[in-house]
Amino acid sequence: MTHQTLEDHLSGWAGSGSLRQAVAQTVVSLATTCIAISELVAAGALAGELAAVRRYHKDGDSQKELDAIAHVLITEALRDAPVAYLGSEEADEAIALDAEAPLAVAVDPLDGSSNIDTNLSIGTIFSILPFNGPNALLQPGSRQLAAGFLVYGPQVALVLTVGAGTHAFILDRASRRFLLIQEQIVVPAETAEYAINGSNVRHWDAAVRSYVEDCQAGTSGPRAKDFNTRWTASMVAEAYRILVRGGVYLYPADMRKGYGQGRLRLIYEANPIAFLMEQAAGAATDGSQPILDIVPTSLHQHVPLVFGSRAEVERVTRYHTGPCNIADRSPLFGRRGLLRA
Ligand SMILES: O=P(O)(O)OC[C@H]1O[C@](O)(COP(=O)(O)O)[C@@H](O)[C@@H]1O
Ligand SMILES: [Mg+2]
Ligand SMILES: [Mg+2]
Repeated sequence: MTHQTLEDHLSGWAGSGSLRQAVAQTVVSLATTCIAISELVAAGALAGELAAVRRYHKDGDSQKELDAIAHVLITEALRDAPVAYLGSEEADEAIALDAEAPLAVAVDPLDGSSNIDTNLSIGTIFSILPFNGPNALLQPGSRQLAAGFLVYGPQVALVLTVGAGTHAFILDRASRRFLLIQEQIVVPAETAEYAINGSNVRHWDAAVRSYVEDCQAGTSGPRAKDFNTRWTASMVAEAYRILVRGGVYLYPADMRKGYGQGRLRLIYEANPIAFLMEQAAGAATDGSQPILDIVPTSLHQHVPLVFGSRAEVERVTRYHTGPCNIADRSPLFGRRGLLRA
């Protein structure tokens, strides 16, 4: 069976439209750069001290050596792409590139940085927006023209949407080409698998606590089914698993200092993942509204994030917004639901 290359896939979509061609060129440029990043990841310690801390961001998050290298590789690659503005997790301010170009790009050059030296999957996330002036990166996620992420795992995978479904590509290492392996991914609407960092339970609000308790109660609780839990501390790996077999990922706001809006960043983490999920029949919310509807106010703003199987995301939303989630609970559990309201 022959697989379509990323370039052929995008050129079929772009046709003769100049904006689409710019998007296609930018996606290919990002994907090609990510091959180089994947090679560094695969080399591990042989490539140097990739997990060494270089500095700390304003919010206290550390920047590792590989975070910085990935940022430089992507920035340099995009200088030759039709990109006017680049926002990156690893740069305090947006970087001005070609002022005449039609696109703005936001990236998380390396996601899951705590796993750099553990031989677990990490990745790169990107979002492409139309450039409409200096505030282009502050457009809501619903304006994205394309979004994607790469996973540097046993396979190097690229998941992409240009607004016509979500598709998966795998790097063929021999030809150095990304080949289409799945078109029009559909995330199962229902799931019995959730991902959350359970060590933070004492910091969560009542809605998140109740949701997780109800999953953990399994067949003897209001959900009447047993749940499985997963947490890799690498959002791209969780997102890929959810695209393959369903599930839900939660990084809620919590009471720790600096976590009042969760941990994930809206513009270059939540928005692209939300676009990919929506295009795959999944969903993404901050607990009360769709991620893609939020109008950003600053480049590095955080947002509570829940994404994955649509019915499960809607259920988590009801725990946050409903007067009580009686519909999801047996009468036995209804009283606790009312207390939560
Ligand atoms: O260490 P925690 O609090 O569980 O957070 C893990 C989460 O943070 C992230 O690592 C944030 O991304 P970065 O690695 O790009 O900072 C996610 O990939 C992951 O899901
Ligand atoms: Mg990240
Ligand atoms: Mg990062």
